[in-house]
Amino acid sequence: MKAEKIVLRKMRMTLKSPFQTSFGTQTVRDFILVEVHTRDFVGYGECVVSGEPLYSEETVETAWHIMEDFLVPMLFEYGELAHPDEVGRLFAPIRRNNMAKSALEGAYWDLYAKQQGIPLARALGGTKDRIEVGVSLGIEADINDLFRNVEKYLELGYRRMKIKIAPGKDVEVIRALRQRFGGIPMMADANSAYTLRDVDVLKQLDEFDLMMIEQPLAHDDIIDHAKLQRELKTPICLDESIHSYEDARKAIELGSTRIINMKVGRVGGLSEAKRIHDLCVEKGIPLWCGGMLESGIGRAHNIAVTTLPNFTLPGDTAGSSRYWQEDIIDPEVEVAADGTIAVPQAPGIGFAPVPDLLDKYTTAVNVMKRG
Ligand SMILES: O=C(O)CCC(=O)C1=CC=C[C@@H](O)[C@@H]1C(=O)O
Ligand SMILES: [Mg+2]
Repeated sequence: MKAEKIVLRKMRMTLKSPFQTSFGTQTVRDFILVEVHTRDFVGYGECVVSGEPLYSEETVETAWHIMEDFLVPMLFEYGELAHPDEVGRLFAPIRRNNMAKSALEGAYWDLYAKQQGIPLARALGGTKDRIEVGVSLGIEADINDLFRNVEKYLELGYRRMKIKIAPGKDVEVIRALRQRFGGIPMMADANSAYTLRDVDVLKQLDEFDLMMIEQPLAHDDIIDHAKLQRELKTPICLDESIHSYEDARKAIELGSTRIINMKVGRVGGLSEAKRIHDLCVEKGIPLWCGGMLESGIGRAHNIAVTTLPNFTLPGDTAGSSRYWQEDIIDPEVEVAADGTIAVPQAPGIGFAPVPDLLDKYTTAVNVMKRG
């Protein structure tokens, strides 16, 4: 695979409804799409940054700079790649900036699968032809709106409900949901809104038989999560704390996490995600695929990675209509009535961007050519 042209697109898509978490409310998604053009194929990747550095340190502007000024020139200079695993090794001297790295590496995985004439899922070693999915539901001012959202997605067949919590919007919200919906598969995501001083509040959540509590403590911690896990019955699931295979190895060794939310962009790409997957098989740590409110391109990559065997819990890969009036891909991602998504059998990511819609939501383009 030798890139002749790499296209960076700043994208802005408006969410159907605001998405509130413990660290803010999103109404639009600002992100980046990348296209890697070789002589025969085009590979697509999504950079899952936001406009503001609230989930991680990366933003549209930092990723644009790192790709434009470092990663793309490195790819042009390197020339012919035989396998996408080489991309991560090439980018290794660049510190962090995982979402920027992941977008370009994901495009090379798409290219590789297209070149082999196989679905990306198979190229990754995936073993499933359908994946089970859940949905992530934001914080609502009026709990009746949250009830309506849970009802809606239960009726649509989604396999588990992820409920955003924050101090003051936690125990009573989960209690009310249990009273109304009984023992449905349910988890909570705190997005680092608590500290060890809140251990008594978090212990109260133990009575509700949640599947897990996601990232209760600081985004860059594994020590305090290990202390907290010793106090809780409910499994802790780490998201923001896990940026690499090494982070996962240390967190598992310390007992900081019993489940991992895998986000391909957060860990720097599909090759690293596969390494973490294999570590979790060895350590008996189940995985599920998180989301970053992706467009259909990022959603396609998430579907493929979820076909790896140790993704045993429903993830956040909802259908395109969860967030978008219209997605930029054809066909859109659909969730069947049984809460599953069919894994595309076409070569590559299995979804094609719609040119007119790409242009409609593009706010800036940089076409970079070799030479
Ligand atoms: O539906 C999705 O894409 C998942 C949305 C979601 O829960 C999150 C997206 C991005 C950051 C966080 O707010 C949160 C998460 O922590 O998983
Ligand atoms: Mg999370």
